Amino acid sequence: LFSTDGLAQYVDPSNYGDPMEAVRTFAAEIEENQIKLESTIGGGEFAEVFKGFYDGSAVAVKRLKQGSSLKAMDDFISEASIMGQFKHANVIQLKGVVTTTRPMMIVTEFMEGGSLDSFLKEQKGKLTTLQLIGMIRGVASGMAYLSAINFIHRDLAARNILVGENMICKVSDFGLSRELEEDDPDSEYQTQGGKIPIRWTAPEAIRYRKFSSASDVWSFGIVVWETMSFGERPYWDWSNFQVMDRVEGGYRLPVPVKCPKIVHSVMMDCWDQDRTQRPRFEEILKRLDNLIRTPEMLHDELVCYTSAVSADFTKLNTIGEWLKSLHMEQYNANFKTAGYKDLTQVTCLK
Ligand SMILES: Cc1ccc(-c2c(C)sc(NC(=O)CCCC(=O)O)c2C(N)=O)cc1C
Repeated sequence: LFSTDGLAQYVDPSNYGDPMEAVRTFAAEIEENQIKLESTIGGGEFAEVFKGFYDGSAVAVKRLKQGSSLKAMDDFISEASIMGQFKHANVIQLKGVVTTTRPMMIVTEFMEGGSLDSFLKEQKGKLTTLQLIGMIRGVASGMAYLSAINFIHRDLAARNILVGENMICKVSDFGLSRELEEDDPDSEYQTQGGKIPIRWTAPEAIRYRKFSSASDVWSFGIVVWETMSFGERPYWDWSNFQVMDRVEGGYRLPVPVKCPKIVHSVMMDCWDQDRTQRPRFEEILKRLDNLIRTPEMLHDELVCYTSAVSADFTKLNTIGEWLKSLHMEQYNANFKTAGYKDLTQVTCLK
């Protein structure tokens, strides 16, 4: 199945009936004795995660706990069947699986920085705005690829992004084996059994389970806010009900401290109540690339500068003329490349 741009479309492993056939199709089988486990790096109810070595490079190994239920086994290998279909610099790369011997294992590239939310908390205040936007841009690029092959993530959050060398960010945590525990404050039990991380999920997905790449864009907006806030919890200590109620009522997260307003405007576009009005990941990627190419746009001095410089508006008709009078025509050029209005056409309010 190939789309117009030649990318192999994502195939849901459940189409294969037998999960073992799916994983044999999408993942290379590795002999257990070729994997050297070095240290534990995490774990949940169903699996433990280790740092290890395989084929001469550092890897991460997720090992299914012995005695897991058949469903836990199916969910475990479905994650590998999903991950094995992806190939992109900003999506975690599967190396292979151990399924013919027990315990079963999933082997991926090692991401030394760990999850983005904990990385940001550790780095609080130590990263520049440009570095933060570079990380967000990586997530947008990975999501543009996943949405292009029609994969809907459903749980995009900073905790499910991994940080590698040079702070490269990669989308992770696929499949049904979500470690959203009963006691996990982010999981809200939904009638049809699925668990939904309320504060990251678009209103239409909460209300009637309408998940789409547009609901992934909403979640991406929350990830941008988490990143610019160095890992702050979205909506702080509000209850899930308060979040749903206030967001439905139009409330949106505010500009994080020291976050340029132009970055908050990207978040606000991702949180449009109407999912058809939200930007696609391709457009978000272009807007972030424009910001990275013109870092001066990240300084909000355009606002503080105007308060410092008085101009006689009565003689000026458009913002373009005003910028010219301040020898700041470059801003107009930058705004146009960033996909905003040509300010020479925007008249001044008298
Ligand atoms: C299939 C899969 C998905 C994700 C991972 C994974 C985690 C859940 S956490 C982590 N890396 C770290 O936490 C780095 C820790 C650094 C340290 O403490 O030394 C990874 C990962 N891929 O690196 C693993 C697998 C197998």
